[in-house]
Amino acid sequence: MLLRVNKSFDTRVEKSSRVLEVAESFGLGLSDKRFVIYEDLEIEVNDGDILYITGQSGSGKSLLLRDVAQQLREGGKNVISIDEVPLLDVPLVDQIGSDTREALELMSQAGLNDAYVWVRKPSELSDGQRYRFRLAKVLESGANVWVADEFAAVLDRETAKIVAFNISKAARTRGATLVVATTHTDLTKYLGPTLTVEKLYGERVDLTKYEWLPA
Ligand SMILES: Nc1ncnc2c1ncn2[C@@H]1O[C@H](COP(=O)(O)OP(=O)(O)OP(=O)(O)O)[C@@H](O)[C@H]1O
Repeated sequence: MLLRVNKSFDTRVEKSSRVLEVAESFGLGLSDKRFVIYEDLEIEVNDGDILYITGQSGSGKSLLLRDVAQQLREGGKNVISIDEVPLLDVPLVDQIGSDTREALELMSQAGLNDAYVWVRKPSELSDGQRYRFRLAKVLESGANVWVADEFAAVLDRETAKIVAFNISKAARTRGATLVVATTHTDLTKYLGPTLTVEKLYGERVDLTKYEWLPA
C-alpha cells in the first residue's frame, strides 16, 4: 500500500509580553508561516513489513507513526497501538493467553521471564515491565499491524535489543506489519527492518529499504 504523508503546522504564536521579550532577545521572527514537517512523503508499506522510524526528539516521528497507523486503518487493516492496550487490575498471568502455558509463552516472548512478575498486577510493575506486558498483549491481539511509539524507550538497552529481536521475530512469524518509532538508533540489527525512516531537520527524510530474506 502506497502511503502519502503531509504534515504542517501554523507557526502563529500567542504574542504575550513574555513571548515578545523572548522574540526580541533571541531574534525570533513571529510572522505567521507554515512549519512543514512532511511534504508529499511517499512510503510503501506492505503486509509483513517492519518500519523503523528514528530521529531526534521533536523531529516528527510520532506524527509520522500516527499518520501511517491511521492510513493503514483506513485501508482496512486491523491496527493495534501499544499505547492503547487496556490493562486489567488482576495478576498478569490471569489476563493473557488461553491457559497458563500460553500466558507464560507470550510474556516470555515479550521479555518478561520472571515468575515473580507473572503473579503481579500491572500497577505493581515498573514502567519497563509494564511496557513488556503491553507488548505481550500486542502479540496476543491477532491484529495485523502493530504500532509502538517511544519503542522500548523505558527499557535498558540490553533488554531493548532482546525485546526488539523477539517482537520482530513474532511479527514475521505471524505475518504482522510492525511500525516502531524511537530516538534510539541501536536497534537495526535486532529489528531487521524492511524500511528505516530517519527524520532529519526540516522536511528532510532518509528512507532506506532492506531486502529481507526469511530464514
Ligand atoms: N499541534 C501542534 N501544533 C504545532 N506544532 C506541533 C503540533 N504537534 C506537534 N508539533 C510539532 O511537530 C514536531 C514533531 O512532533 P512529534 O511529536 O512527531 O515529534 P517526535 O519526533 O515524536 O518527538 P519525541 O521523540 O520528543 O516524542 C515537533 O517539533 C512539535 O513541536
